[in-house]
Amino acid sequence: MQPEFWHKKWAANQIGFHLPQVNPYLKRFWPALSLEEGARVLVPLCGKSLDLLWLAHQGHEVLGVELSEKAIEEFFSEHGFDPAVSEQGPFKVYRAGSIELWCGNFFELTAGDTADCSALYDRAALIALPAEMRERYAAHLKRILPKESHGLVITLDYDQAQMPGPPFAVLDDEVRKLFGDSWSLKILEDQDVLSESGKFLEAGVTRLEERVYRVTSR
Ligand SMILES: C[S@@+](CC[C@H](N)C(=O)[O-])C[C@H]1O[C@@H](n2cnc3c(N)ncnc32)[C@H](O)[C@@H]1O
Repeated sequence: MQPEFWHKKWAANQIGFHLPQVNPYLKRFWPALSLEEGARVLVPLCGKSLDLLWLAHQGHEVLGVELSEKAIEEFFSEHGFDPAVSEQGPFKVYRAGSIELWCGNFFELTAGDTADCSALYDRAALIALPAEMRERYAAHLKRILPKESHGLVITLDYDQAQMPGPPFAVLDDEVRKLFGDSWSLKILEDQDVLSESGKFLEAGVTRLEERVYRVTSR
């Protein structure tokens, strides 16, 4: 999945992954992470998700990273913000209130950039990437996210032979292989979501589970 793939999706407004409401799992499970007031949350591959706004409303500093400038500009304009724009290394940084969206490639984030993050929210980031990129993604995340960070990672599990991604199937075994060496993982929810997933039903997918992990970096 090269940057061009995503730029084309945004240009054509083919953003079926974008939810018109805050993710229900986020609302349900985030409070139990018991994060400190003001904790900075890293949101990789953030799109223009409403979850960013929700996290800010909970009192967090939010650091979203997104390739698409269109996504970032739409996020701020759709919520009536007039962000200040600056530069940080290869990133163009948009900031309004407690939300910073860094426009650029997640893989270019450094541990210094995320040194004051203590939380992670991954919805449709890991599962947006093909297998070999998921390995790079996990390795990079483990490198840059400070120890004792807490967060949520949401995955999809289905038979990849029945439909090509994205979103890709990321099975529990793979999550444990990718992160289990240095993060603790706990499944908070494992839900059959096939009946409400039109795209998957149309493709002939016969089983679809959404899983929510609580993660802690060690
Ligand atoms: C499936 S979408 C999910 C967006 C968001 N997390 C949500 O829940 O709506 C994946 C997003 O990641 C962005 N993206 C893909 N590769 C990226 C990369 N290497 N660095 C930063 N953003 C990336 C894409 O432009 C796209 O907006």
